[in-house]
Amino acid sequence: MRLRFTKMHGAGNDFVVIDATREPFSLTREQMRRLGDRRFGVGCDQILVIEPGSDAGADFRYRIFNNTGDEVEHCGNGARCFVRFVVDAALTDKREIRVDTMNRRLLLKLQDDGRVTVDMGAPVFEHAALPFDASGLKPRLVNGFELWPLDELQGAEVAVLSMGNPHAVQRVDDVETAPVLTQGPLIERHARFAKRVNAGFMQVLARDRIALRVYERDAGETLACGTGACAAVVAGIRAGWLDGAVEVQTRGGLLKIEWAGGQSPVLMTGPATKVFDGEIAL
Ligand SMILES: N[C@H](CCC[C@H](N)C(=O)O)C(=O)O
Repeated sequence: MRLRFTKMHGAGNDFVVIDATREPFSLTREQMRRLGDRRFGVGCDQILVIEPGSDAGADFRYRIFNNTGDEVEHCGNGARCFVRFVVDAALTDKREIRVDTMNRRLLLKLQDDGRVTVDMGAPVFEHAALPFDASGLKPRLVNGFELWPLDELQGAEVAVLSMGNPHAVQRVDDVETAPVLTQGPLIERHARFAKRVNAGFMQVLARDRIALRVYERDAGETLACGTGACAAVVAGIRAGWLDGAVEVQTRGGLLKIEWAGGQSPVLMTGPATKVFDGEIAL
């Protein structure tokens, strides 16, 4: 089959975007793996599929597949690229768009400067939401917030929370020397995370600035992770290390994350860039 797609990135986290608003999405897992392969296909971290909204409350539905073909719950950088795509493709004349993901309804706003602000919804700390098996573990409380020692990870302690997708975030002294590529996969596949997990490594630079690297579930280390940035800032605020508005320095660019605590939504603002349109035989 011939597939038309648009290649995009949000702070270097890159995507193949497919418009399935006119005909249903029908790629097989194998076709998605090939599409996502950086040598045998187009190459991307995630595949984003745009579908019509399922009810009057949502303008669109947007599905996210890691480049392994696994469908996942949320993608923050992808949400910004989704807005850029539907506006540029004239699929909507709105600039404030409601979109459904697998388990959240998001409100997205295209700013006049071209950046996109996403209401990412509230963080969820219940372990069942990740899921995370904490049995037999004793957390260390920092500012009343639980940090969990992960057994054999040389004393690494992680904050665990969901932004719709699961995250395990730890504070490190220096992201450049942090064991992202060695410890990241061990956390990603740790037995205590039955659905695996995105592993974040956060360096606190100031109360309003962090550096972040994320070893993503399935995709490995990406240049930026939007939900990972949200999870890291929420954990840093709960631990008392950060204030309510934080600039997140990722290897692919800057994201701004704001959270007022409690059940309030996490707001993420950042870039969304189209690289090229293409067509591929799959
Ligand atoms: N790898 C993630 C999905 C993509 C998240 C990331 N690209 C973002 O911007 O939030 C997961 O399996 O939960």
